[in-house]
Amino acid sequence: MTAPKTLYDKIWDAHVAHEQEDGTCLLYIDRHLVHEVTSPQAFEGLRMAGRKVRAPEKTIAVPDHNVPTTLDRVSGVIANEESRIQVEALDKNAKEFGVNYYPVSDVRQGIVHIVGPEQGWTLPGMTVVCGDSHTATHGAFGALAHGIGTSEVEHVLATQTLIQKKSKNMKVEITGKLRPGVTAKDITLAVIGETGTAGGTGYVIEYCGEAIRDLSMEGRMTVCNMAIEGGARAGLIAPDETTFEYVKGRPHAPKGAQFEAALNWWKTLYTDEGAHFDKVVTLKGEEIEPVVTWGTSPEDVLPISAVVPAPESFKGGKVDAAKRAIEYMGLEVGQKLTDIQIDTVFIGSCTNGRIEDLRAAAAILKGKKIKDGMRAMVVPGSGLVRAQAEEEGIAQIFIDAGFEWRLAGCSMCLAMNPDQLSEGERCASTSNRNFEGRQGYKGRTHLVSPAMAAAAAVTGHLTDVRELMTETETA
Ligand SMILES: CC(C)[C@H](C(=O)O)[C@@H](O)C(=O)O
Ligand code: SF4
Repeated sequence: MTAPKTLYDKIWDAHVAHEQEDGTCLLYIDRHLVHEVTSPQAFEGLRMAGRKVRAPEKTIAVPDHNVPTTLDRVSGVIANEESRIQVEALDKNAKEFGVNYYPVSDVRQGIVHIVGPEQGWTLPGMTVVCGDSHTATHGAFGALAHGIGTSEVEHVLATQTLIQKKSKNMKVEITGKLRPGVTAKDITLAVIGETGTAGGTGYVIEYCGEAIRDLSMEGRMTVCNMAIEGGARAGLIAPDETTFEYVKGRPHAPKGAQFEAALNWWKTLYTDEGAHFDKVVTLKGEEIEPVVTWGTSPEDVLPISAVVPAPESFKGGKVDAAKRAIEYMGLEVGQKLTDIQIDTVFIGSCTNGRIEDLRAAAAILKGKKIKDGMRAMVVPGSGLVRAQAEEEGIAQIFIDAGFEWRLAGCSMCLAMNPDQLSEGERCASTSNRNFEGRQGYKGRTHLVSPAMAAAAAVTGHLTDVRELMTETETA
């Protein structure tokens, strides 16, 4: 009898084309996603060497990081010269090398990690890579998905393989049920609060437990998206009926008999009873509260009911980091998190730019107005998410509340395009990184769920979303 395997072991074993004695492997890659920031040199490398893209039909390119999100967008309004050059280079490279491409003029354009699943490129059991750390998102399908560097992008383009060593197995279990007002974003932030940003280093995480099973595909993508912020190589969730249901009928998913054949394999993609995990972390779903980050690292997470912590409450080297974070964020020790005033709200990104995220925020905003002087924007994760939200009347709820309704892109998740914080501005953001200057020079970021972002937009300060929910919603 073969030894019990984890889900990660199974996908890994199915893709190893060659293994060296030291454990270095050549891994076959099923899907290669490409965006404008990390691909120009890679394509240039191929061109110089006179090489082709090995599997253009498995390569999917879309501009997202640098594109402006205002309605007047044309390459001329791209913020800086470097950004414009990157988007134009992707246009040219995608055409020249014949890869699948969604230019800004295509309604399917959007953030690469939203477009891949939406179009059915991401499927269970696959290996998925992209020159982008948040490739972990695709792990929600039970795919082994992770970021790669620019030189690796060139390698994958040329050979459809990647040189890799296997990571260790880690299990993150969320038991029981979530309470009302608590979302996938709160789970994933709470996990990083528990493990720290280095807790997953050297591991691939499998998320499991009742609270994970209960999540929709979109919620699962939010959870896996931030695996990388916890230091892990990748995060994944075993596929189940929720997954198969989501995948079925997507433009690039298998059809008919091929779908049935694929389904037979997908159903074997779970961790065997008794398989070994090198590290296990367990959280109780009922104990997770709506959370926010107070500092400049995704691990600086606290329940919304907490206060700004004293630096001395941290251990070792983290005392100085906490002091610096409190100073950078302009906070006072002991200040209630709900007393922190917000001037900007950003709803979007590959963490929380999908239709369910927009619905969750709109449910809070319906019939309300954002606080006077607040700058609030919604940036749908793809043109299709935008169209769907317009059809459902959600876009109108945002507009009536006072939000700007934008076109798809990474936008204010990172300051690579015109959507940026000014010095000292403070943003409640549904994105995944709160590093110094991440959303603009000297801008300040508090990471939250879409519902919590909407609540802050209404009240003007960090707010427990449950206070804005009706009694039936919190029952
Ligand atoms: C620009 C890109 C390489 C980067 C990443 O790898 O994650 C970006 O997407 C980010 O979120 O910081
Ligand atoms: S939305 Fe943000 S985190 Fe996601 S790929 Fe774009 S920049 Fe990176």
